[in-house]
Amino acid sequence: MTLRLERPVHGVLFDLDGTLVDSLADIHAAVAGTLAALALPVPDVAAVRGYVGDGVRALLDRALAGALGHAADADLTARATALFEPRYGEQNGRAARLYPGVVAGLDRLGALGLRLAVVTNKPQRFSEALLAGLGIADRFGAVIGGDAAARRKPHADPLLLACARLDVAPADALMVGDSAIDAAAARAAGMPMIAVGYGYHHDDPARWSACVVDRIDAIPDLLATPAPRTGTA
Ligand SMILES: O=C(O)COP(=O)(O)O
Ligand SMILES: [Mg+2]
Repeated sequence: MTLRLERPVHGVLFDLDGTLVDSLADIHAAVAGTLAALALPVPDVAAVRGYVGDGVRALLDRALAGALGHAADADLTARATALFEPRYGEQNGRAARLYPGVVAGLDRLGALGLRLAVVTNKPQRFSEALLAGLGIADRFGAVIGGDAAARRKPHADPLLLACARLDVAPADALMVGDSAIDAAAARAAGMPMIAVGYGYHHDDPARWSACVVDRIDAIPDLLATPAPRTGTA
């Protein structure tokens, strides 16, 4: 996999759901509980996997549309949001697990002196609680949730905010994520992107990222390897 770096990397920004943490079972449980409370058909895990990535509002819009066969009105969306929040607060972290290689990868990146952040569309309080519960909150110099910046991914705002908190120039940072939303945000922020081959993306990550890894602990070696020289010596 090729990673063309024009400058040394000083900061690494990680997406959360589908990249560091397999959180789908908890998200599914909260969505299922929400739809059941509304007396609507409950989606299976595969359906909810396709709804994740654009934050809670989009998650519920998609789940309601899936159950109704058409878009929900504002009143139903508001009721679903009010039902979802406490359910996810309770469920968050119960079944969630770090993907293999995450702790080793974060350790090695930290040992290289890189500053690390999480940039996620999951709301701030749920993100902080999840990272704390998994015992990795202290690895990150910044956690930027989906409600922390003016606009969420795919906009550049949360990535730029993370860089400001880490005191790293965006051009010296790198985004790691599992979706085309992360890739678009990285592009908008002017930074390179590494995709993970697992996660909740809906297509082949090679379509939107030039570099795909199977584990987070493969990343330190990519950063240490100088890009191949082109042209004649
Ligand atoms: O909660 C979401 O919608 C997705 O979260 P992510 O940005 O960490 O993938
Ligand atoms: Mg993700």
